[in-house]
Amino acid sequence: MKAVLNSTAKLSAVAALSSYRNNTASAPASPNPDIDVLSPTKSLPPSPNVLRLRLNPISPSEVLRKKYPNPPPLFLCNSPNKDASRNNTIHPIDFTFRSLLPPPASKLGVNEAYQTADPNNAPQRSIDMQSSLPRPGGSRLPAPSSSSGLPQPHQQPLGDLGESTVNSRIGTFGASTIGKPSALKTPAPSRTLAPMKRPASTLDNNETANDRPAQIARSAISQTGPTAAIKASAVRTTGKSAVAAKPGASRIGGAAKPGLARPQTSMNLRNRQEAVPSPTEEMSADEDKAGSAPYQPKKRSQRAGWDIKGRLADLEEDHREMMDKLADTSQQKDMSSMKVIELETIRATLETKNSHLQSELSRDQAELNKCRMELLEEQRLRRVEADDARRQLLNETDELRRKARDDIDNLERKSKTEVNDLMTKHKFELDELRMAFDRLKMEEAENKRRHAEELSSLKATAARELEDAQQRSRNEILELRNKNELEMSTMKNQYQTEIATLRSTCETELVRVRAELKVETAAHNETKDELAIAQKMNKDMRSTISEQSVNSLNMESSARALRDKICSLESIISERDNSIRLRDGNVHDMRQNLETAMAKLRTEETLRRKLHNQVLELKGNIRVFCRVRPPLEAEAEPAKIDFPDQDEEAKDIKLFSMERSTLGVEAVKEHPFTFDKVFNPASNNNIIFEEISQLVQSALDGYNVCIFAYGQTGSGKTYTMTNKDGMIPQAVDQIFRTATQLTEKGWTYTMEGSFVEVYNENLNDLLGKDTDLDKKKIEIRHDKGRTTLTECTTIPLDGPDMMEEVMRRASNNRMVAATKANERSSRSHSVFILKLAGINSITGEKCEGTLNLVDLAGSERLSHSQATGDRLKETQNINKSLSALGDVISALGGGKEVKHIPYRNSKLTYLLQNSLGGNSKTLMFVMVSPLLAHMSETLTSLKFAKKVSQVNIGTAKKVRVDSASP
Ligand SMILES: Nc1ncnc2c1ncn2[C@@H]1O[C@H](COP(=O)(O)OP(=O)(O)OP(=O)(O)O)[C@@H](O)[C@H]1O
Repeated sequence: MKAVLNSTAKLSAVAALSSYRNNTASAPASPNPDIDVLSPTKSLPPSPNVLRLRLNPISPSEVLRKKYPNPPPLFLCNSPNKDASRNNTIHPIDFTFRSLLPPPASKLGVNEAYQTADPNNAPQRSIDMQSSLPRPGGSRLPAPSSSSGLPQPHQQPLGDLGESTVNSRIGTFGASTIGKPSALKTPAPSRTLAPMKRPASTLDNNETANDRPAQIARSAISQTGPTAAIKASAVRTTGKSAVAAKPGASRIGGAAKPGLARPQTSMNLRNRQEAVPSPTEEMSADEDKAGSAPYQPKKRSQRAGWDIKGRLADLEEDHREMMDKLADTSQQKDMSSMKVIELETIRATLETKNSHLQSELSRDQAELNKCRMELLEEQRLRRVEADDARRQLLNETDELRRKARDDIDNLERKSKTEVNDLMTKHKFELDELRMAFDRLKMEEAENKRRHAEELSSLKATAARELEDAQQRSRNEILELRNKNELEMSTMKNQYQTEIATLRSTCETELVRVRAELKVETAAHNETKDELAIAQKMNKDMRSTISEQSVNSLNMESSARALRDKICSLESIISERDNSIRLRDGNVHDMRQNLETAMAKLRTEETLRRKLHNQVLELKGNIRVFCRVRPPLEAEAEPAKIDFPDQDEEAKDIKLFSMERSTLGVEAVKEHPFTFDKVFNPASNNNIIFEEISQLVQSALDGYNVCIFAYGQTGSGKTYTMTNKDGMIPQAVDQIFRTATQLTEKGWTYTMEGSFVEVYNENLNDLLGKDTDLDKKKIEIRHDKGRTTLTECTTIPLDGPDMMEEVMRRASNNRMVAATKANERSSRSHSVFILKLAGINSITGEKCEGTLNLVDLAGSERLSHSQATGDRLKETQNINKSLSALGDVISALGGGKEVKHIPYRNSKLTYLLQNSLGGNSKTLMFVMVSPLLAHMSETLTSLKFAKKVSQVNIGTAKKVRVDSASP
């Protein structure tokens, strides 16, 4: 903006101000037509400290022409029409003065001059607002001293003051230094620089003398402008002396650093400032050019008092010089005004920018708030989502866990079925093969026998036939010969008789015939013919005989044929022999197949062991079964016990007790528990053994197995463990059965059993002599995973019958012990230890397992006050060993972090050291009495069992056998 006010206008403004101060109720009439005194607008509430003036424009063309041969386009920052501004049209300017306090006299200064740059107002006049220095002669000419009110750029460095100073200057030009410049300040500087920007006059009066750095800063501001003030502030901040603020450094266009001289907050603003040519720099150049040295009147020789003319001439000369100087000053002032206007333009631009920035800032803040709200909403949604997801995850985890459990059970069932099927199949196949083999053997023998028989019968038949044929032919020949001979003899005889007869007849007749010989000679001749015929007949007979001979020959040939037949039969027999040999080969192949099948069976047995172990591992190496015994006939009120899932998994049990609240109200309380298996009172020992048979099998497979029965006295521990169909007899029975079956697969097992009692932390041999009870000191030794007991009877078990002997001996000894201490069986732990060692003669595998079946002492807690003497000792020892057992199990569940397992805390845990923990499979029966009277003890037992079931013992390992080469 380039606005130059003529002196009249300024006077009018001053008059308006004073008038306004006197009468704030209404806008005073303007004393000058160029100035409109405006009433406070609606938006600005009436205030004695707010005055709005409208200064009519005055063309600065002359001034501009002087200063700028090519004047830049002028803008009025508050022009309503920017296009008009661009056309060099100057519009009225509104000034708003926020403070109407009169300027201090020192600031108004003597000779506060308001000069117009308007050449139309020439001759230029200086306006003495309030006072002027007395000059020699009493005239009130402006004093040519350094204290003159003439603008002294060096004392008010524009560039360094920034726009606030520009406002002050406008005040100087327009309405004196009326009011504080704060209202006209450019956009607020940064907070750190705010104190530096504050003019000295606005500083608090109540600052103490101790605020030395603040004072230094203030003085720096008043003396040198903000640059020094910044430095002074820096001094204040660092506690250094204000001496560091060198006034010289704050000169206009001097060493003042733009960064410090222009305390802008926005980068844009700074850039804008840098883009606009720095007016202060121009100013500095102008000032340098103008030579702003203060006016000094020429030194002349003192004129005599009477030399009025001379003095007048001096005065006029002085006056001229001063006027010249004044003209220069005025010129400088015009230039300064132009700079001021430029600065005002910049300020207005910056203000606009600032307002834009403010609005942007508020928009951004609103957006930020919106974002924040959105963020909060998003966070809330995310939280809700996360909660949902967590819930879903938990549900899924539960579902998965349930599924995994189901899968494990299914797998277990499946593998059990598979194993059984496999076993059955293999057994069946084996039986079939064996039967096939036997059949083949029998067939082979039968064939051989049949062939031999056939052969012999054929031979005999052939021989017989041959003999018969020969005989027949011989007989025939003989017959024929005899017949022939007979016929021949008969015929001979006949012929001889006939001949004799004939001869006699002939002789008689010879005589007669001789007579008749002649007659008869003829007849004789006839007879001769007849003889010839007979001879012929004889000949025929002979031919018949020869025919018979031929027949005989034929017979011989048939005998030969028979012989051939015999030969062919013999060849058939040899063929059959070959086929038998072939079959023998087949039998051999089948035998080999059988061997392969057996080997496969053995491999599958190993696999089955592995699978079996995996299944048990999946079930957990420590498992807890709960068994509720049925109430006995004589027993009173039963407790309410529910078995919610007996038809499905049979894992849950729910007990109901009456509990009295603190208010004395009785209510039924549910106590739900979940175990690996829950057996209701209807389950018998066989059903229960089915569930543990796999564990028993593990002992055969080379694992250490420990089965406990835990519960209060009378809950059914002994019944479960040592009854005739209890776990111990059934386990031993199964072991023998399985061991026998495994012999086919090359396994041979040796078994030996011990039975000990832990009573009052002492071990007693239940298979030893009853007289040694409580006398022998049995020591426990652990060596490379094997436990041995010194001086303890170990019985080799050759068959299940031996077990009866073992059980009988043990129960005898317990009975003897029971006579020593009442109810001792309930107050001691009995441990049956079955050691199994197996070796496979085919594969060379070896394994060693131990099966420990433990009937624990009654778990009921006897009140110490009731127990005394031996009973107290018993109770203490039972409590000690049971709690030691709990400690060992929970330490085992602690994983690798737990370095020490307190096995040695009781004899029981020390005895079972190798059968508890990572190398073993443990099963605990928690036995439950169904009686209401035992409810409290039952709950205690179930809680203990629950803790045990929550323990996760690591994977069991096979007992390492040094010489094993699996
Ligand atoms: N499942 C069952 N079916 C039938 N009767 C049972 C059953 N369980 C236990 N009993 C009977 O309950 C009574 C107590 O059982 P048992 O002696 O086995 O208890 P216990 O817990 O071993 O007691 P203790 O700690 O005194 O040895 C016995 O008479 C037993 O025959």
